[in-house]
Amino acid sequence: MSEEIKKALTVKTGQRTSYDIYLEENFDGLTEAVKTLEPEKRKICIVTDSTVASLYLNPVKAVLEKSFAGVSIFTFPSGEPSKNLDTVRELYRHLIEAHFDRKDVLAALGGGVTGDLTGYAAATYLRGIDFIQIPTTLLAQVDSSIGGKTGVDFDGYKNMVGAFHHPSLVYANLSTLKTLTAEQFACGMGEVLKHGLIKNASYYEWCINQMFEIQDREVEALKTMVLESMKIKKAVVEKDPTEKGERALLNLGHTVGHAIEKIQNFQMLHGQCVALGYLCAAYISWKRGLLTNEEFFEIRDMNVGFDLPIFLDALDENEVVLATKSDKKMEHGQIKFILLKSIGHAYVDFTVTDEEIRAAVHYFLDNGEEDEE
Ligand SMILES: NC(=O)c1ccc[n+]([C@@H]2O[C@H](COP(=O)([O-])OP(=O)(O)OC[C@H]3O[C@@H](n4cnc5c(N)ncnc54)[C@H](O)[C@@H]3O)[C@@H](O)[C@H]2O)c1
Ligand SMILES: O=C(O)C(=O)C[C@@H](O)[C@H](O)[C@H](O)COP(=O)(O)O
Ligand SMILES: [Zn+2]
Repeated sequence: MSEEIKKALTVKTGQRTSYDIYLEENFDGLTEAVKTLEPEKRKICIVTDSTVASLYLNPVKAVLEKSFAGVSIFTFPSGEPSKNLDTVRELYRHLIEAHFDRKDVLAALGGGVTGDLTGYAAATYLRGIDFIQIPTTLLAQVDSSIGGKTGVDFDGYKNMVGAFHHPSLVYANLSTLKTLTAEQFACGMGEVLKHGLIKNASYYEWCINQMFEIQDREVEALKTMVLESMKIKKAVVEKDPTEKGERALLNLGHTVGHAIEKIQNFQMLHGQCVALGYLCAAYISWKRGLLTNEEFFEIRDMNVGFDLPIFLDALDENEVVLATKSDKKMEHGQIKFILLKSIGHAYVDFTVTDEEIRAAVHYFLDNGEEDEE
C-alpha cells in the first residue's frame, strides 16, 4: 500500500535569475555596466587569448581598473585546441596564486573559446564564482555569450565536460567586429543564419536582403542583426535554460557539425562546421519532402553569399555517421537531430537513419550536381 507523502521543506536554489546584455560601440560603458557588481570590493581576472590580448586587452584593462579593487590577467594561445582542461587547470593555478576568493570575478574577453572555458572555470573554481562576458567575435556576441552553456573539449570529444553557469552580464562592443578576419566573421554568420532558420523566416530573408551591408560590416546593419540574433537566443534559453526541450533547436547543424570538428581534430572552425551541418540537415529535410527545392537551394546559396562552405572535403560518410554517435546527441540509443519543416521552423527528430546521414554527407562531397537537375 502506498503511503501519502508530504514535502518537509523546499530548498531555494539561489541561482541567478536574470542578467543584462549591453550592445555598445566602445568599451567605455563597461564602467557603468559593472556598477551593480560592487566592483570596488572585488578583484577581476581578465581571461583572454593571445590574439585578442594584442587588440583589446589594454583598453579593457584600463576601464576595469577604474572600477575593480584589482585587475589580474590570464592569457592563453588562441584557437579551439586551447579549449581543454589543461588551460582551465592553468587558469585555476593563476587564480590561486593571485589569491582569488569566492567574491572575485572572471571576465571572458574574446570569442566563444574564451567564453566557454572561462565560464567553466568560473563554474568550478571554489564551487562557483561570478564571471562576465565581453564577447569580441560575431559568433560570441550573437550566440556563445548568452545562455550559460560553458565547457571544454575532452580527448577529442567536443564540449564533453561542462556546466550551466550564467554570466553576471554580457557586454558586447560592436566595433570589435571590424578586426575579425573574413573567415571568422563568416563563422559568426553560420550561427546567425541558424537563428533565422530555426525561428524566424523574415529575419532570414532580411539577412539575404542586407547581404552587402552585412558583408561590408556597416554598423547599422550589424547592430540590427546582432540584436535580433541576441533576442532569438534569449527567447529560446529563457524558455528552456538547461536544454530539456526546445533549447535543442539551437543545435541545428551541430550533430554533423560537431562530428566534422572531431574528425578534423578541431582544425576546422566551429561556425564553418555548423554551416555544413545545417546543410546536411536541410538536405535530409528536403529529401523527406519538408523543404521545397527553392528553400533547399536558397539555404545552400546563402552559404556561398556569406563565405561559408558548401563542400565537405575528404571526409568519409561512415566516419561522419560514427562520429555523430560519439557526441552528446544520443538519447536512449537514438540520435537527436534538428530538422526543418520550413525556413524559420525547426523541430527535434529522433528518426534520422544512418543512411540519411550518409546520403546527405555524400551529396555535399559530390558537389550536389546530380540532384540539381
Ligand atoms: N556556449 C555556447 O552557447 C556556444 C555557442 C556557440 C559556439 N560555442 C563555442 O564557441 C567556440 C567558437 O567561438 P569563436 O568562433 O568565437 O572562436 P574563438 O574564440 O576561437 O575566436 C575565433 C578567433 O578570432 C580571434 N578573435 C576574437 N575576437 C577577435 C577580434 N575582435 N578581432 C580579431 N580576431 C579576433 C580569436 O583570437 C580566435 O583566433 C567553439 O568552441 C564553440 O563550441 C559555444
Ligand atoms: O546554446 C545552445 O544551446 C547551443 O546549442 C548553441 C550552439 O551554437 C553551441 O555551439 C553549443 O555550445 C552547442 O552545445 P552542445 O551542448 O551541443 O555542445
Ligand atoms: Zn554553435
